[in-house]
Amino acid sequence: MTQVLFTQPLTAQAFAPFGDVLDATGTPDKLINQGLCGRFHDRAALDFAPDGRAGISIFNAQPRALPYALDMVERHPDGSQAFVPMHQNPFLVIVAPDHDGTPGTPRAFVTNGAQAINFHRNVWHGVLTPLAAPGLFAVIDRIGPTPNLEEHWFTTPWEVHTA
Ligand SMILES: NC(=O)N[C@@H](O)C(=O)O
Ligand code: NI
Repeated sequence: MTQVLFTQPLTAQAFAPFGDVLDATGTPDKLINQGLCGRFHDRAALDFAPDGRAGISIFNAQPRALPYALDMVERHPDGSQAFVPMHQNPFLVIVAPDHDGTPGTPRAFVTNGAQAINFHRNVWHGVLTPLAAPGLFAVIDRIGPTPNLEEHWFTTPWEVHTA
């Protein structure tokens, strides 16, 4: 028995309750480098808690395919987590609202190939899920003394389909 979810295109508005969408659309906040570079300045709410620090890691993840079996979401109580693709392939982003410590109905987004994301602290999300190779991402998240990981395994997995 599974439950079905359908993907939707990632937009900053739809993702706002869960985190930030980073992209170079619209007018840059600043033109720098003699006008040759647009800076889309300070576009994510980074948060590494009092006992942590920012870290940049490189993830090399196996690509998945749709329909995708979503059996778990996780969250990081002590910090935010950003996924910055090192390629231009769309990737799958899954989030879910929290209901008293348990995730509600997940939402599945597909990026447009030119977007990065930043999950806010303690937001339920699927693990990094590329949809094509190479699954290379820079990940900016908290480095600290605590595990900073809570997982929730669904008793009935979700099946994520292209809309
Ligand atoms: N565990 C880890 O470093 N990554 C996960 O948090 C993830 O969201 O992919
Ligand atoms: Ni995570």
